[in-house]
Amino acid sequence: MTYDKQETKFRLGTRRSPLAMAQAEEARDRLAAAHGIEPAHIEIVAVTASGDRVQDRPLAEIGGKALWTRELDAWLAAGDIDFAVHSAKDVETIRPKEFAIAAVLPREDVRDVLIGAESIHALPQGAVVGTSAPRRAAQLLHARPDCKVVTFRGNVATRLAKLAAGEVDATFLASAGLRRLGETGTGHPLDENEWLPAPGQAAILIECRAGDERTRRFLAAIDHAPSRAAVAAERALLAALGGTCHSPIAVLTRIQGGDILLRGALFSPDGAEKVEGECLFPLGDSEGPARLAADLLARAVPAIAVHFAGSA
Ligand SMILES: NCc1[nH]cc(CCC(=O)O)c1CC(=O)O
Repeated sequence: MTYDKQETKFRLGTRRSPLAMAQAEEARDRLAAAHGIEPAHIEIVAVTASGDRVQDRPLAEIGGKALWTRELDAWLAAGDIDFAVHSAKDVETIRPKEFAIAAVLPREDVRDVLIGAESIHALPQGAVVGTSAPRRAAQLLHARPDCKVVTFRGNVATRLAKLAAGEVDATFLASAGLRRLGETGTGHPLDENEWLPAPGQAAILIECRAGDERTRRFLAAIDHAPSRAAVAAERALLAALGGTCHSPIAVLTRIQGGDILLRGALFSPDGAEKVEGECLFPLGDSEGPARLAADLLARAVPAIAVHFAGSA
């Protein structure tokens, strides 16, 4: 052991939503098990993030993914917490240099779940579907141009309540979020080969200060290498594309032995245009995602390319 089991406490920072709390507890329990310490040794410190305060407008309009991490970033930089536990999907591609991704937990089910219909094709003609994710909106309209997309935010429980109240005919949630909240029976999972997930979906990412060797060693014990490789590839693809939370991008990663198969699809926001491609490269080849990005951008029509700064 590289730290004093009895004396040293770690402070874990998280958002306060029920899903974020469930993820924080999972990280804490994995750390306690890996190090043979009491869970109480890791103190959970919860914050209401800016992204949770504004519920009536799409995240892309009010400041993007940074609103999920702003408060925790400040606490981490100031040393008020030792590490922060995030949904990988919610963490900006470009992060402050003083932070490092110290661990990625074993990835959950990457699929989206459709709630309100059995499949995309089973949605009634002209169905009203609630989502604020550009990827879900564009992917839906690509398959079903007759549907109407309306802005839909809030945590998992809020969205389910809005659906139950009849505000929309259907909505999407990540299977991973539902499972982590113990809601396994809700909705219909969509085949991940036909309906691609978001970069980082279903993965939990833990950041600490890059120079904090003690915490880095502590967190390394629960790092899951295949999940880390997949998340790194997806984040690298997004970075090479110059994508933001405005960019309709979907991605699916498979680790096959020593190789990564990375599939990506870019859309125009109205779903009319789509470009898709894949790239197979050895684990550790950091150029693979950039090759796929270049291929996609080379084939993207302007209505797609305009949403990706990497095209410049
Ligand atoms: N943008 C919100 C968000 N961030 C992570 C998840 C779910 C869990 C995950 O994908 O890891 C969700 C909710 C959703 O998309 O249903």
